[in-house]
Formats: sequence, C-alpha cells, structure tokens
Amino acid sequence: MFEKSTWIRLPRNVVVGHGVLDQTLDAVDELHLAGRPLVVSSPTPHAVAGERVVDQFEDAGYDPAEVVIDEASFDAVQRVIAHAEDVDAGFMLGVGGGKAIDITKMAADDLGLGFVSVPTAASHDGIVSGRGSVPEGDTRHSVAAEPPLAVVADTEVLAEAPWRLTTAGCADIISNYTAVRDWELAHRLKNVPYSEYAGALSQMTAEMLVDSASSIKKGLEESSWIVVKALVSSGVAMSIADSSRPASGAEHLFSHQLDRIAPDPGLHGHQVGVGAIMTEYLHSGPKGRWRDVRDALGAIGAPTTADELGIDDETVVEALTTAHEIRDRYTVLGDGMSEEAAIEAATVTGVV
Ligand SMILES: NC(=O)c1ccc[n+]([C@@H]2O[C@H](COP(=O)([O-])OP(=O)(O)OC[C@H]3O[C@@H](n4cnc5c(N)ncnc54)[C@H](O)[C@@H]3O)[C@@H](O)[C@H]2O)c1
Ligand SMILES: O=P(O)(O)OC[C@@H](O)CO
Ligand SMILES: [Zn+2]
Repeated sequence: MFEKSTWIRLPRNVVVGHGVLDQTLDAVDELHLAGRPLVVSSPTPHAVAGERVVDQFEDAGYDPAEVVIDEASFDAVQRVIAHAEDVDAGFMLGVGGGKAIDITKMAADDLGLGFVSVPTAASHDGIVSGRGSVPEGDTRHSVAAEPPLAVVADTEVLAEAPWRLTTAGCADIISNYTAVRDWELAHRLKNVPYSEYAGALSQMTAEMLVDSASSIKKGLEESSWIVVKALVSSGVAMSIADSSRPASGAEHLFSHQLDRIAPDPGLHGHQVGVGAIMTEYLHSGPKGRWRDVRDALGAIGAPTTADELGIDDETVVEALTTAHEIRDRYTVLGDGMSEEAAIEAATVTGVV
C-alpha cells in the first residue's frame, strides 16, 4: 500500500519590485489576517523599513506594535513571544536580515500566528523558508518554523543596503552546489531522504545566478531583483524538502563553526561561499570544480580567501576540522578531517 504524504508550505503572495514596501498593507489585507500586527526587526532594518511598515498600518487604522531585537538566539525568540503576548498580537511581520526574519518565523510558529517576511537585504535564502537557524552552545539548530504567508521584497530597499550584503546572498546561493552534493552523498551512504525536485531546483538556482553574474553589479537595482528571485527559489527548494538540506551542507557547518569560534565572524553568505570552495575540493579533488566555485564567487565580488573574510588561517583550519560536530548532518566531512588534510584543502584552494 502507498502510504507516503507530504506538506509543502509556500507563501501565497510573493511581492517583489521597486517600491513594493508601500504595498505591504495590500499584501497583508489579501491574506485576511485579523488583529494587531507586530513588526519585529533589528535596529538598522527598523530605521530603514520597519518604521515605514508601522506607519502604513497606523494610517490604515490598525494599531501596530513593534519590537526591536539585536541577536539571533532562543532568548530573543522568547522575548518576541512575550512581547507578542503582552500586546495581544494577531500576526507578525519580520523586517530585516536573516536573523530578524528567523526570530520572527520561530516566534510566530510558537504562537500559531501568521507571519509575513519583509527582507531589507538580499543576504540570505531564509526569506521564504520554513526553517529557523539558531546557535545554542556547541551546536546550531535548524528548527521547523512558520513559513511566511507573504513576502514583500522591495528592490529599492535591497539595492540601498550595503553591497556586501548582496554579494553574501549570491554566495549563499552559490553554496547550493556543494549542499546538493552533500545531500546526494548522505542519501547514498546513509539513506537520508532525498528529493529530486528540491535538489534540482536548488542546483538550477545556483546555475542561473552564476549565468547572470555579469548583470550583478553594485549600484544596479536589477542586481537585487536577480538575487532576491534566486533567494526565493532556494527557499522554495527548502520548503519542498521540508529541510535546509538543499541549501546547507558541509560549507554551512564550516560557517556555523566560524560563527562560534572566530573572534569577528564574517557575513553568513561570505563564510559559506569560502566553505564551498574547500568542500567542492573535498568532493571532486584537485582537478575538480572548486575553481569554478571560486571564480563564480570572485565574479560577483564575494570573498574567496580567509584574508578577505577577515579570519585568520588557524581559525579556518580549526573550523574545518571541527565543523562535523556542529550537528547531526552527514556530509563530505564524514566523521571529521585531520588537521593535515584540512591544511592541505585550505592551501591547495588558496583559501589560506
Ligand atoms: N532560515 C533559513 O533558512 C536561513 C537561510 C539563510 C540564512 N539564515 C540565517 O540568516 C542569518 C544571516 O543573514 P544576514 O546575513 O542577513 O544576517 P543579519 O540578519 O545579521 O544581517 C546582517 C547585517 O545587515 C544589516 N542590514 C540588514 N538590512 C540592512 C539594510 N537595508 N541596510 C543596512 N544594513 C542592513 C543588519 O542590521 C545586520 O547588521 C544567519 O543567522 C543564518 O543562519 C537562515
Ligand atoms: O540549516 P542551516 O544550516 O542553518 O542552513 C539554512 C540556510 O543558511 C541555508 O542557506
Ligand atoms: Zn545559508
């Protein structure tokens, strides 16, 4: 008897383009959400876009509440939950980068409230996903969270954000190459469930982004359009898989470990990009495609070396040798790299 079943939870409204922040109210009204909106953001995104969202709801006769968080942690999720209960929120809008959006989707999930995603930077592919990513002690959780009912991505806002946030988003997408390779490997070696559709979509998204590299340039709003569409597409792949597997493999473990041990970690996307150069080398060897990954990152201006990440060589090697401990996710790192092998991989690829 056939007994498989799946839920693929996707947004109903994905509104992308110039000036669409001013259509947030319309995108929400269409969803028939009731009650008081709670706008959750971090300090800069609050000033850049959060206040405009609050004003829109105020002008329309809603009674919006606001909360500003400054870190991605379980404590921050609890603070947002407590605030939402205090103000009797009916639904939530997460306005900001990956951290603000993750916190909002996790708080909304806990309270059973609708969630709307309003990215202020094209820096990560959690814009659409139903996953939250939060560090805790020695580990990093990928938590099932409330996927957005709507996404409002204003390319004017995204284009005005610091350029490095956009190159980080590109690198988060380019890392899909190695994430899918790790997922396939885990499927073959450990019988981890694999979705052909999610894997193909994730990989195609990376290919399309790399093909568009010459149009991704600082100062061009069209770049934000290209990148945010790829970020949405990558998030859809995660929703289809009901896992971050299509977009997160060993290169993400490496980045999560850097977040723990580096004195001054880089942007998430930049770290996973550099990680992908080395994990592609581990997958395909010295003559493999690690140069293509490095060149794709270089073409959009993302870091390709430890130096460009602002992280010292020893920390890179330590992160490589310990990344497998971050979470129970089988990847090309297996049960860990020796220090000699890590130095070799980082040196051959020019990362250190
Ligand atoms: N849930 C998922 O599926 C998923 C996917 C990818 C990444 N993530 C998570 O997202 C986080 C990375 O996202 P991030 O790089 O956006 O980090 P972030 O949220 O810390 O944002 C980076 C910085 O950009 C600033 N910023 C955002 N918009 C701005 C704007 N318009 N102008 C000026 N500054 C602006 C923020 O204030 C912050 O200082 C990580 O925690 C990562 O694990 C989650
Ligand atoms: O589950 P994690 O490893 O946090 O990955 C989510 C996201 O960063 C994928 O791009
Ligand atoms: Zn990522």
